[in-house]
Amino acid sequence: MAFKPSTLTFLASLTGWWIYHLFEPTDLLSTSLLLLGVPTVLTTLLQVQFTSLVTAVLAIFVSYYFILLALVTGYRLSPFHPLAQYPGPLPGKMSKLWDAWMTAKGNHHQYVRALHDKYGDIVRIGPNELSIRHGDAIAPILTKDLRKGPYYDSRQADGKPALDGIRDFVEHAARRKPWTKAMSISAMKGYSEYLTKTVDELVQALEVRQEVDISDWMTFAAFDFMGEMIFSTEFGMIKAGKDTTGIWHALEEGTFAAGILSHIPWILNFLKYSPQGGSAFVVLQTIGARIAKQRIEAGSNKRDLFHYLVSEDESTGMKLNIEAAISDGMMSIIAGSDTSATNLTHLFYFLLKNPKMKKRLQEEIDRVFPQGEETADYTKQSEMPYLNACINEALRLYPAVLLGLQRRVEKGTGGRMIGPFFVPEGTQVSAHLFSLHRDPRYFYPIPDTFWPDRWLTQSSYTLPSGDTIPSTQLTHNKAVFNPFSAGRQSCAGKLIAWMEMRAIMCGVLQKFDIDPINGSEFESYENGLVEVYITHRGALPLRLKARY
Ligand code: HEM
Repeated sequence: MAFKPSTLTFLASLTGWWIYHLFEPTDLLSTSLLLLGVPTVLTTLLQVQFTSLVTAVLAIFVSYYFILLALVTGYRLSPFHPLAQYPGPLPGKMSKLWDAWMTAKGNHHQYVRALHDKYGDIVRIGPNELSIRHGDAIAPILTKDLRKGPYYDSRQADGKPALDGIRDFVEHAARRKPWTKAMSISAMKGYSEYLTKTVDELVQALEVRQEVDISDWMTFAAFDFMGEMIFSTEFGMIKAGKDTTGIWHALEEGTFAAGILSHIPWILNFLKYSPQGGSAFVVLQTIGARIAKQRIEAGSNKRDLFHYLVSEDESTGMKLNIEAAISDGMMSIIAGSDTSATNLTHLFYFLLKNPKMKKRLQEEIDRVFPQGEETADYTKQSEMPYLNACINEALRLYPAVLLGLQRRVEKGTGGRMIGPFFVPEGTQVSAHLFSLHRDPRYFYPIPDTFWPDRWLTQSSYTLPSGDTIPSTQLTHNKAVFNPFSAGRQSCAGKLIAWMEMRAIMCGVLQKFDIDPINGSEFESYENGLVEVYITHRGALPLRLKARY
């Protein structure tokens, strides 16, 4: 009995869909077999039933893909899909390509927030993905036993993930171990010396300039500090006033692509076979290899982060896994430079907008670090309530990592209660921190406004408008505030970031008065923020006037 081509093609597409549905294969071999092998075999078997080979190829390939796509989409939109009960945008339910497209447009954080405003606390943002805006969901997502989701697949070189891309808890814990010593009091003391140098160089460089784009200068300072602190290497960006090695621009370019592709990680399996020469990824790898080589040749007399990551010891020399330490060191330059620079720039922006707050902060700085005194003493910085409130408030409004930190409820677990919601197995889930940090249920009043006072303990509060409210009318839910994430995979460099942000802010504001220059550019700063993996930001020009 001869099967009709349409019946066989339908059965083949149905089998293909079933395999995708059950096993979610993304590797090159399975994909080639399912998308090219099956229709090729069909064409070979059935071509005698067509007038020519060309007609057979066209008819079978087109109908195979069409039916496969219709089955995938139909199932995703059907009431039988496990996430059918959750609301969300139609294109998002159909494909993750929609999320990738929204990221490419640059305002993914605003997009997801608008979705929550429209659909509520739980939104289906992808075929198998939920975003949650509920305080009770944060701990179950970030601090329990949910592993990172496929979004993190892009964070690896040659198939080997750096610390932040390791999904297995045991492997992650082993790689994270050296960070305990790396964050000890004596280690921090060592890093503060590198920081003093960076702040001094920054202030000296700014002294000979009157108008600067502070956004650029925060990046120069952050990279210079990270280079010295992690690998004892000098990027020299502050001295040169530019990106000397190309690392920053490679990072911007690389994260733009990675930010989009992370939503469709299966595509990485194909891209890795495309020519990489000159790509941002190769530039970063080359710089990393050079820095690491220099550092290893310099030996173990340094007390930088690399020293702790390889557990260097004067008597025994290098120990542990050098390759892993290099990879995590490079990853830390990336994780630590843009994040701190971004938050510092945000804070400058908010202070330019609020001159009274700027003055109050300067008064506190002058009290703790009288003019001319070194500002990198981290033991004194922590006693500066208004400075800490300002930094926290900038992190609240714009956490440097704006996207939800994706985790996965694995298949075979039977699903999980996340706060008040049931999340079926095989689902990616995240808590949308950008929305949560601005939710009036957790931060009230004026949750969208920069108002550092909300971080201070007072009996009554004066709002920026001049109105006063008693403390009973303030809602300030610190458990919802998680700019450094939470749990075992939270920011490993949080203490360094705090020390760095405080020292640089104190150093600049101790020495200079700052004022906006160009009204329009200054006003458009917030709208120009782009969320791609990290936050890309535009210029923030300001005028500097030496205070002494
Ligand atoms: C304002 C500054 C910073 C912010 C807001 C920040 C935020 C974060 C967040 C949210 C994560 C988790 C990312 C994820 O799960 O996808 C993270 C991870 C990480 N950060 Fe930071 N970070 C900052 C500065 C730094 C600095 C200065 C360093 C290094 C010295 C650093 C090193 C790391 C590392 C190594 C990880 C990966 C941790 C792991 O997976 O175990 N960060 N950071």
